[in-house]
Amino acid sequence: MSSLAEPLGLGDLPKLSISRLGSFSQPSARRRAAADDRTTREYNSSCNGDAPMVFHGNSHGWQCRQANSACDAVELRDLPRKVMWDLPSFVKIVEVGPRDGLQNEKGNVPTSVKIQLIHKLVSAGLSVVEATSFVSPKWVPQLADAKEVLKGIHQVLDVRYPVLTPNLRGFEAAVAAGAKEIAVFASASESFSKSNINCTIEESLVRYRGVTAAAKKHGLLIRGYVSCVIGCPVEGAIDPSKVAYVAKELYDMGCSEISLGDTIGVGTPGSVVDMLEAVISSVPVDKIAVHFHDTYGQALANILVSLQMGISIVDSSVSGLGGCPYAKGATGNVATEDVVYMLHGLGIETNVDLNKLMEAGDYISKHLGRPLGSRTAAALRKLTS
Ligand SMILES: CC(C)(COP(=O)([O-])OP(=O)([O-])OC[C@H]1O[C@@H](n2cnc3c(N)ncnc32)[C@H](O)[C@@H]1OP(=O)([O-])[O-])[C@@H](O)C(=O)NCCC(=O)NCCSC(=O)C[C@@](C)(O)CC(=O)[O-]
Repeated sequence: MSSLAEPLGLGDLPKLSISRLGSFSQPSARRRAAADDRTTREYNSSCNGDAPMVFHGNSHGWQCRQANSACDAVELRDLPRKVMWDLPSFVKIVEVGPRDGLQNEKGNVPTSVKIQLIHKLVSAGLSVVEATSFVSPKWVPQLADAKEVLKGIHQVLDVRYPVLTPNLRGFEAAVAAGAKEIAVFASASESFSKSNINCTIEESLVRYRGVTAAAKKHGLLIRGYVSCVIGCPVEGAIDPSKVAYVAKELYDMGCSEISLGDTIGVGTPGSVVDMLEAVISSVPVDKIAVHFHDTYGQALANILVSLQMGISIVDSSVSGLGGCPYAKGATGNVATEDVVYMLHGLGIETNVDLNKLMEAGDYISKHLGRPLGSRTAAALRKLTS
């Protein structure tokens, strides 16, 4: 076996049980019908056996339940290609721990610890580390030291350090502190927009048009967030068309990357596929990032299905830090260590050194006085202790 911090390759895995390729957990009726249609087509084109066969599958895998062994073997041999063929070869990870993670901490995290954490994340190979937010300290006191954090970082060439700016006031403060990239954050849920930034979705878009125009004038890169892309703590399920609308508005005003946030972590691959399908019809797929909180343990599955849909930018948070102060019960983002472990196991490059990343996770977890929030890091540390 390779070094402990390297995931097992596909060849090392126990023989894949085809039944593990269960259908999406809650596919829409339309998607289920499409899958059935595909199943029928595969049955007709790939099986000529005399025995009656019943096929079961979805758009990424299928099996012949009553197949004779020859037919079964063909399906098995083709399986990795069918499941893996459209994955990207490189995924850009956007590390959001120092912002999304630390904005929710109850205790005070010293500015020097935040700066050290950012340095450690960059030395692990992360090329985008969201540093902080220039928001109202009355709303998010945890990030009241935004200026000191941004000024304190030794910025490395070719590394991006986006900061959140909710309005022109935040934008100006960010620029004064040396920001080269900002992020605006809208919501697909009216209720969440009001509780998070105290205005309606439309009001936020008007405000962000002003911020993005100013950013373009300064030659700054702009990231755009849409939150509550699957569900909202107040409104429940969110219609994918609402997400697509806000995403397109942000794209049209100049955001070069649109991050789709499952703020309360309720998505499953079934609902994520429907949401992404809607957004991809309005925004180029290479401009879309996914941002999953892991409240229901679905984040890695959601990332995998997003990759299969053509996404190659993934947000995550070292040691799974975080939550949102305005989304009660939401847990942290998916842990960066777990994302890196999965991606490397799929043969996807990230340029991230998992050992160094785990050191950053150890550092912040020790500081916060809590166990590692990454399953990968916890498992590997146990093996080596
Ligand atoms: C948008 C506002 C400012 C509106 O807040 P407001 O109260 O409606 O605005 P206001 O203009 O009346 O200002 C209130 C006070 O804040 C000050 N103020 C106003 N703006 C700033 C600023 N930029 N920097 C510093 N101070 C500011 C302003 O000067 C005033 O101070 P006072 O006169 O009372 O002393 C507020 O609601 C806010 O800051 N909200 C941010 C909340 C936040 O950061 N939430 C977490 C973000 S996470 C997220 O959105 C989801 C995401 C991105 O992670 C993706 C996902 O997970 O799905």
